[in-house]
Amino acid sequence: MRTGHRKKHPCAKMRPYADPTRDTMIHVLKHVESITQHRDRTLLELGVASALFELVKAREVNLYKAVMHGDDHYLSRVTHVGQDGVRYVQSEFDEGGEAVPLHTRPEMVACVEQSQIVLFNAIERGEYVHCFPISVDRRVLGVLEVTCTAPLTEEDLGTAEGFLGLYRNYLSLLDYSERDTLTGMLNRKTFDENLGKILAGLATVAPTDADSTAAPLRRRQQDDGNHWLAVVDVDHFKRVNDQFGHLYGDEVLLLLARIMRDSFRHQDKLFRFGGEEFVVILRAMADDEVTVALERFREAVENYRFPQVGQVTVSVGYTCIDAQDTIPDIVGRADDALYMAKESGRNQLAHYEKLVSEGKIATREQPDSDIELF
Ligand SMILES: Nc1nc2c(ncn2[C@@H]2O[C@H](COP(=O)(O)OP(=O)(O)OP(=O)(O)O)[C@@H](O)[C@H]2O)c(=O)[nH]1
Repeated sequence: MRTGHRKKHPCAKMRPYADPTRDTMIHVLKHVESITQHRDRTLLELGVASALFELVKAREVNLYKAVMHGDDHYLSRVTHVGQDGVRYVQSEFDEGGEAVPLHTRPEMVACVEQSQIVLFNAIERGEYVHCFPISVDRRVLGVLEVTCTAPLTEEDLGTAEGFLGLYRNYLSLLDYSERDTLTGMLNRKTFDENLGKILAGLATVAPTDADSTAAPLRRRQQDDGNHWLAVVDVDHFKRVNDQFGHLYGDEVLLLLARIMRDSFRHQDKLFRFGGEEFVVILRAMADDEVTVALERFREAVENYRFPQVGQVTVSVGYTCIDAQDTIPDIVGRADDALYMAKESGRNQLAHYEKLVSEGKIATREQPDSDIELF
C-alpha cells in the first residue's frame, strides 16, 4: 500500500542556484496549462491576455474582434487586462461593446486588412502599441493589442507570437466543435451553453429584497433591453427535397444561413437547431424592434430566388426571455408561436406574448415548484 509520504528526489539537494531559463519555462508552461484547460472562449481569451500581460510586462493587453458589416470592418473590444488591475471580458451580448469602424483605429488597418504585425509609437503617451492579427484559415478574426513602455524585444515578440499561435489553434478547435458543418452556424450544443449563460447573467441581476450591489448592473442590463428568442422553420421543406433532391435542399439551407447572417446584427446569435430549423437570439429595447428585424429577414428570404428551387419561405415564432425561465420554457413558447404561424398560412411571424394577450393561445403551464421530476 502507498502512503502519503514522498521521498525527496536526490537532485533536489543538488540545485545550489536558481536556473532562470528553467523557471521561465515552468512559468510559461503554467500559463499554457491554465489556458488550455478552458472550453470556454471568453475564459480562453482572458487567459491569453493575462499570460502575455505578465510575460512581456505590458502596460495593457486588449483583444478586439473584427466583424464585417456590409463591406466595412468594425472592431469591438472583448477582453482587457491592464496595469490598473482591471481584467475585463465583454459579454458577446453586451451592447456596451459597441463596435467602432476600423478606420477610427488607423494603426490596426494593415493588421486587419493585410494580416500584418504593426508597431505603433504613441509618443504623446510614451507607449509602444503592438498589433498582432488573429487569423484562422486566412480570415482575420481580430487583433491582439499589446501596449508597452518600450518596443518588444525579439524574445518577447517570440513569446507573443507563440501564445498567439496557441490561441489560434485552440480557437479553430473550439470553432470546429461549436459549429454545424453544413451551414457554419453555431450548433445545438452551443445553443444550450449560450442560452444557459444568458439565463445565469439574468439571474445574477434579477431583483431581490436586499440587492444594492446588483443594482447598477441590473440597470445597465435593463437599459440594454431584453433578450429575445426566435425559432425559424423553412416552410414545406420536405417538398424541396422531394422535388429537387437532397443536394438542392442542402444548398437552400446554406443560402438561408447566408441571408440570416446578412439580415441580423453581429451581436445577434444565430444557430442551426437541427434539420431545417434555426434559432436567433437577439437583444432589443422593444417588441417592435424585434418584429422589424425578424420581418426584414422573412422578407429577404421571400424575395430571394434560390437556384433551381425558386422561392422559399420561412415561418417564425418568437418570445421574450425572462430571468425565471428555463431553456425548455423559452423554446417551448417560441415553438407554440411557430405552430400558430404555420397554422395561419406560413410565411409569417408570430409573437408568443402577443398571441397570449389576444387570447389566441393559452399560457404555457409553469411548474408549481422548483422541484423537477425525472
Ligand atoms: N436536404 C436536407 N434536408 C433536411 C435536412 N434536415 C432535415 N431535412 C428534411 O427537412 C424536412 C422537414 O420536413 P417536415 O418536418 O415535414 O416539415 P416541412 O416539409 O418543412 O413542412 P412545414 O414545416 O410544416 O412547413 C424533412 O424532409 C427532412 O428530411 C438537411 O440537413 N438537409
